[in-house]
Amino acid sequence: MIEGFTTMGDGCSIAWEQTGVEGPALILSNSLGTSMDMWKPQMDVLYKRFRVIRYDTRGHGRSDVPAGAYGLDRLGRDVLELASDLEIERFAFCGLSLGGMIGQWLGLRAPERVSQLVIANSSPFMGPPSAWDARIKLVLSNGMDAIVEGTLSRWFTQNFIAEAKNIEEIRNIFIKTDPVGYAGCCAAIRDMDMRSVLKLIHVPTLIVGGKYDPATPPEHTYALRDGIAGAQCVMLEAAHLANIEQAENFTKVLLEYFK
Ligand SMILES: O=C(O)CCC(=O)CC(=O)O
Repeated sequence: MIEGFTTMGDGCSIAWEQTGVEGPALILSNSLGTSMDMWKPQMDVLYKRFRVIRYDTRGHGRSDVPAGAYGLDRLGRDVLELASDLEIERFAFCGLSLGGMIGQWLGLRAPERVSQLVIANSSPFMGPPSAWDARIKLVLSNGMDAIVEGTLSRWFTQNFIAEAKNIEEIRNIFIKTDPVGYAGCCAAIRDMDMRSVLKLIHVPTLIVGGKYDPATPPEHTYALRDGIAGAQCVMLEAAHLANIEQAENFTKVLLEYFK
């Protein structure tokens, strides 16, 4: 495993880790309020098949936290600049929720760089903008603690919360996220609307949804499936963080798709 930081064109430092240097490149992109650590359940399997690069989206983990609103365009360019810095011309990409929105941007804006896309628990539009403004205001004034319980109840089903051993670890990742970085990414989601341009994505794509996901519910999954020509779709028995709640099945789905 090697890890490092890459400075983006605007000066923002992005933290990354590369595991399993043989094989085709696969970039993993985290959801809002998590970090590259969210992919832990997949790593043991994926690194045997791929050169896996996971990174902390700006504002998260060990990446820099620029002040102000971020945009999907900047978040997408972070992936391209990171890949170029690691001398990766073409890569497979898997992103969950916000990561999946970045995946949509890559499919639209940089199809020549992306061999296959997996868009998990995501959405082409997560309105209304006023809800994001309220969330930004709350987190900037009261911190991550103010929203952690509500967030966990969207991320996982009650059964999973009652039984899982890694809830505290995940809660800690969320609590440690800088509210400024969280708010910056909330603004990127607030301002994103890919509904009318999904049809312009021609990269081979798999959409993964969570049957019990209240954040990006099945109808959002189906909107992505129906909007992206030829997209395949799998629905898992999970809430929002399906790669954690249904870790084994999620990994299996990835391996099957990337075969
Ligand atoms: O998880 C994301 O990347 C964005 C969607 C979201 O806000 C999930 C949540 O409800 O916390």
